[in-house]
Amino acid sequence: MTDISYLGASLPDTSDRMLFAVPKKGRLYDQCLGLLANIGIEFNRKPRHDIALVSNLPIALVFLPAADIAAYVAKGNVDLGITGLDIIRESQADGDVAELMRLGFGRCKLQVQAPQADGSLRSSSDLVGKRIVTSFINLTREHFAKLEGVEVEQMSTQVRFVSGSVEAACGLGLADAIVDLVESGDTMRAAGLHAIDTVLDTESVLITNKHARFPELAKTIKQRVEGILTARRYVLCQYNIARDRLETACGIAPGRQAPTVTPLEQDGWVAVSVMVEKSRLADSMDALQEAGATDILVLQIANARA
Ligand SMILES: Nc1ncnc2c1ncn2[C@@H]1O[C@H](COP(=O)(O)OP(=O)(O)OP(=O)(O)O)[C@@H](O)[C@H]1O
Ligand SMILES: O=P(O)(O)OC[C@H]1O[C@H](OP(=O)(O)OP(=O)(O)O)[C@H](O)[C@@H]1O
Repeated sequence: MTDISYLGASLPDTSDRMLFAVPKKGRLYDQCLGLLANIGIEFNRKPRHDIALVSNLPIALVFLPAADIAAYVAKGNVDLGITGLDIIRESQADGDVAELMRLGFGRCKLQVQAPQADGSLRSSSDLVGKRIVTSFINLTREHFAKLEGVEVEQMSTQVRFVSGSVEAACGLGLADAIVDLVESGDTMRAAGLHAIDTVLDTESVLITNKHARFPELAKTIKQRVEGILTARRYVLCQYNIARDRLETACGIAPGRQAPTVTPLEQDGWVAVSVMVEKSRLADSMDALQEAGATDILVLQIANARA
């Protein structure tokens, strides 16, 4: 039986519920809450409570620091969770955790950053034997041990942990370089640092324990999330075209499975409805117009299932 009594004095009974861990604050918080709303998870979280019962599914949400979620899932204390790939790798939880799906938000890079002013530091190899400061101590050690071609215990590069404001470490004389998360690069530029290597490309991930309870419910959640991610990736494109040009048009925008084609009242013409990836939309519309399509309309998709 999972002991979650540390989460609140008057805990609700969660024994018949799947425990789903989500970040309680930070970079992933807003996107996670948006996703939960989009997949129809309804809950009422009381102030200062880190556990909330979902009213329309047998789920209890557990709000935890993103950095701890992979470990909780790995140990089976919670069944399902959302956290960063960087945290999963750093927690060395890969063996016990199954990645259900990448979620496409919280995208950033774990990078080796060195002072711009020090022209001698141009790659990770230039840092062998030097001092590195990071919050990602395991990933950093693995990175430099691999580079040195030795086991972590034998490597000469010194890796020291700090829990935050990692970018300050070089300026304060604690480190020759750092390893930290970078998205826009603004934080590192402001600290006079620049990227010399990337350790990991990361994004948020839906994870489950490999032996988790409620596998059917986890599958339902996964399907719902897939629907939302598909809807975010695609738009619905509708156009009219002469039937003898239909083949060319379908070649331009073949859709996920196949376009839906409906005859128009006008002889020899059809209406086509097709899902198009947003990233290719402008090019597809240009090409469809060139191929003779008219009345090309683009509609947002709120949700999608296979
Ligand atoms: N700049 C960023 N851009 C995109 N995603 C990020 C960024 N920084 C962090 N993340 C992602 O969000 C996760 C949580 O980071 P965040 O800084 O929000 O942690 P936190 O739980 O608020 O902890 P703390 O505030 O103590 O650092 C990271 O592990 C990473 O996956
Ligand atoms: O490349 P950027 O867009 O500037 O983002 C990078 C910053 O974001 C993260 O920290 P965050 O702001 O979440 O705060 P933290 O330092 O408290 O973890 C990370 O640790 C960097 O400091």
